[in-house]
Amino acid sequence: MTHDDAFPIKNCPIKICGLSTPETLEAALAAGADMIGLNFHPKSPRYVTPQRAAELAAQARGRTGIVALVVDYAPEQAAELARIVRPDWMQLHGKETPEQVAAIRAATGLPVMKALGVATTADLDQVALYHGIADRILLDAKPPKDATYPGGHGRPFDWGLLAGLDPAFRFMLSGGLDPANVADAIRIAQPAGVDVSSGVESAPGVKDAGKIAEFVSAARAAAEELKKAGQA
Ligand SMILES: O=C(O)c1ccccc1NCC(=O)[C@H](O)[C@H](O)COP(=O)(O)O
Repeated sequence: MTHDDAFPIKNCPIKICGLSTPETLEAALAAGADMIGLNFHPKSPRYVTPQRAAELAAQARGRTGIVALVVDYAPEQAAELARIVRPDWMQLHGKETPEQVAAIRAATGLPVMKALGVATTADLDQVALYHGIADRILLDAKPPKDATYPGGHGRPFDWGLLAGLDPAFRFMLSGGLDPANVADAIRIAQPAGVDVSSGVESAPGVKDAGKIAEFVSAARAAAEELKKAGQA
């Protein structure tokens, strides 16, 4: 059974990324998040060890989709992590080529979400390269020049750029989303899902249960509105 068979909901799945405590994970589950992300990048303030992640995954299993976020892992490394944590998805947030995405997909036996950074229209050319190779594309803002890790910086990009993207290329959207702007983001970009990290935190790496609930509620309402208007 694929993730989408198990959680066939929503026209616009909502992912809360970078959860690292049982309490905030429970808040995301209670809010109705469709996917939760566990972050394995050692420089991230949201980093969790594989052992800690396995405990969080056990808490979430069967209640939401579990996503393991890695940066430039080798296929064997990804397979070992997947064996310990048993996620439903791998999220690749580094400079993985289409060939590397395919190799990680084969080594783990899991669907793969590939993150691509967007700052200009030219960046959207990458999407075609991963189409049919990655199971989902996540369009994220590019990190600041001096950043020490490649995602989770709470910076949006210009969603208007996405009007130029071939509609055949469905994507999830992230980068600087928060409870106040996610409805506009959904209306403008019409994504096949939204992903948030910093926008539901009180400090880097510290998730806020109230903000998580507000984000899920605002995103859900906007997606429903769009669906009713026949645009989704
Ligand atoms: O969040 C991190 O610390 C992180 C570190 C390394 C690679 C990716 C990372 N986050 C990726 C995500 O999935 C975030 O949800 C996405 O970049 C959006 O983040 P934010 O702008 O903070 O909502």
